[in-house]
Amino acid sequence: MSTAVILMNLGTPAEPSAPAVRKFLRDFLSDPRVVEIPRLVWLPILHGIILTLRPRRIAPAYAEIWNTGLDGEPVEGAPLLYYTRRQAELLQQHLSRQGTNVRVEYAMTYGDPQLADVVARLQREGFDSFVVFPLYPQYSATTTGSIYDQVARIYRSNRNIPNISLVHDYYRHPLYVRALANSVREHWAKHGAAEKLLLSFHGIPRANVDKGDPYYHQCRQTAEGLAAELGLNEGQWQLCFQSRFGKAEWLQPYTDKTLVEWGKKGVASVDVICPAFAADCLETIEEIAEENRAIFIEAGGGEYRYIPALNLRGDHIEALAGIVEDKLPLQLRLPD
Ligand SMILES: C=CC1=C(C)c2cc3[nH]c(cc4nc(cc5[nH]c(cc1n2)c(C)c5CCC(=O)O)C(CCC(=O)O)=C4C)c(C)c3C=C
Ligand SMILES: [Fe+2]
Ligand SMILES: [Fe+2]
Repeated sequence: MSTAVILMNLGTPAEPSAPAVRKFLRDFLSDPRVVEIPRLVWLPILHGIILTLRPRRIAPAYAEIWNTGLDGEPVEGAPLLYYTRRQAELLQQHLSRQGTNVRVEYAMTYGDPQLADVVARLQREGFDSFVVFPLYPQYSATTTGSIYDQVARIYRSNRNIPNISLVHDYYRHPLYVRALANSVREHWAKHGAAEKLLLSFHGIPRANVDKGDPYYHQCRQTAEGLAAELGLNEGQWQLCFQSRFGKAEWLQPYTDKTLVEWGKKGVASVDVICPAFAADCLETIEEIAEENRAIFIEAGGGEYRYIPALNLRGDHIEALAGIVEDKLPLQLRLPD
């Protein structure tokens, strides 16, 4: 049996132009897993308003992060794609070094490279067993669920269905929580610990959770696990949700509103970490490290420091390797 691991993340526009952003948003926001509003109501709004206005507004934000990660760090093209590709390369090296005979590749839910194309290419090369690994520590139907849909489509279009296993979530995996904790401790060692640690997760509509999406519960578990690992007491940290989209209520408390409240109260310093993002991207570099910094300071807050995503950290790659190992066919697993 030849096994390949496919790391997956959301996807990003092919270039920082309005037409490329429009194409990306069209694919992404047409997915009924992402926006659950009935198609008859949603598609006219999407094609009439959102795909007309949003690409022009968002393309300049993409242009700012293109070829540039956090603090001007050079990356090739879109940070999300760059980090995912490098994560796959580093995970390949890590697994090969420890003698685990697998190929590591990557794919994106929206845009290129597409999961179906990567699987078809690997099947032509003789791979017959796959571990699909969504880089979303917390399961949500809006993210991980879409990847499961794509795997189901691969099943439907194949006579000789490959052996595919999927990572469902890893929100409380000890190696993941430890890597987060290490990144916070290293940040504290460099800059000192701020008065508050804000744990900002990407939001989803509140109604999704009311209908049974376990995302909120898993975010809480990650946040509590990290706070416990860091020895923080209740007043020292706060769980929040960012990137609200549209008019409906999303998970609360909202990150931006919390920062305004803290600014008004005169909080002297805040560290912000985004544990739901395996890689820095538009939502962390532009929204959290820049926009929300301005929001906090304008409201009267003091120092604001963003703690980078786990990106290419060695302990992150080790965590990914540990999570993959549990999904490998038995004959490929290392003895305990
Ligand atoms: C419209 C609803 C959205 C839901 C639900 C949603 C869930 C969700 N998203 C991520 C991670 C990422 N989101 C990214 C970009 C992004 N997300 C939305 C909307 C929803 N996300 C939009 C419209 C966009 C595009 C940017 C914009 O127009 O504001 C990204 C990629 C960023 C990049 O660098 O390209 C990621 C990653 C999670 C984890 C999540 C639910 C748990
Ligand atoms: Fe999103
Ligand atoms: Fe955003």
